[in-house]
Amino acid sequence: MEKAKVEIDYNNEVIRIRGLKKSFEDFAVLRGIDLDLYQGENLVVLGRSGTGKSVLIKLISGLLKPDHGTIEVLGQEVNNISDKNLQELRIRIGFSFQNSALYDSMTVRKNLEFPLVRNRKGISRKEIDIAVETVLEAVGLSQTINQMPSELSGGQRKRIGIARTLILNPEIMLYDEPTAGLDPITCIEINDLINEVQQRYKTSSIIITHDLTCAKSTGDRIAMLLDGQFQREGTFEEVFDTNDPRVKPFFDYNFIK
Ligand SMILES: Nc1ncnc2c1ncn2[C@@H]1O[C@H](COP(=O)(O)OP(=O)(O)OP(=O)(O)O)[C@@H](O)[C@H]1O
Repeated sequence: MEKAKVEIDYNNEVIRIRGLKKSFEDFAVLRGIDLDLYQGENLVVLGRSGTGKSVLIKLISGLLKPDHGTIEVLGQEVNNISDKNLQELRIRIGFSFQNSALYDSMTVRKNLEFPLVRNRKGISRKEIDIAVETVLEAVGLSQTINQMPSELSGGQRKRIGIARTLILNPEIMLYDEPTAGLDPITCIEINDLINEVQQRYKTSSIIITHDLTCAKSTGDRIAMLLDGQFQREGTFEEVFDTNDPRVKPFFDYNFIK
């Protein structure tokens, strides 16, 4: 499906990273990163295995501390706030991880209720039911409400994982390799869903992927992590309009040139 036009507010940075450095022992993974995510934007982060994409997500969510630099998320410096404020900030971020990690012993309904009951004290039964039904409809899986995760396909589990994140109405979505391990048709469905989420929930998202079809169909902007820094950034066409030997094989492999 062609990506519909979205409104991006380039005056409003929901994530603002400056001079970010992170090393493990003597291995410098991130070597001075600047990055902005604008309100309403889908930003794709590309990079080879081990370039530090997951480390970047952990730094943004405050799970790791940087050696140097600042990370502002929704106007707050994640390394300079109380644990309570960090916890509240994290609720405003939706994480979609590679293994959707649904609770196998709970139905789809119970899986979706779980974050609501935990994070929205005092929510009524009726509000929970409406929220579950709305989010299931948004991911196109209303019919699975009473099923167990084991009865779902990989693509459906991925969708329910995304629904479980959306149920808290996050302002930012962080997708870590959303199409990994899925067949090409399901990949297209997940790409379309990422775009639908952007439209419907007005989220700003970082999408970490190796999958250039995913990058091309979801990304309003692409940032490529090379040697610990974002060295190429722009539209898909701009990023890949190069003979740089660190970049070209990425494209050639994905599109069989
Ligand atoms: N807690 C840690 N302790 C030591 N080294 C770490 C730690 N976390 C990550 N690293 C190292 O940092 C580097 C970047 O890891 P990261 O998981 O961010 O890569 P990635 O770009 O997400 O790779 P992939 O695409 O394979 O998931 C790797 O060399 C990894 O071994």
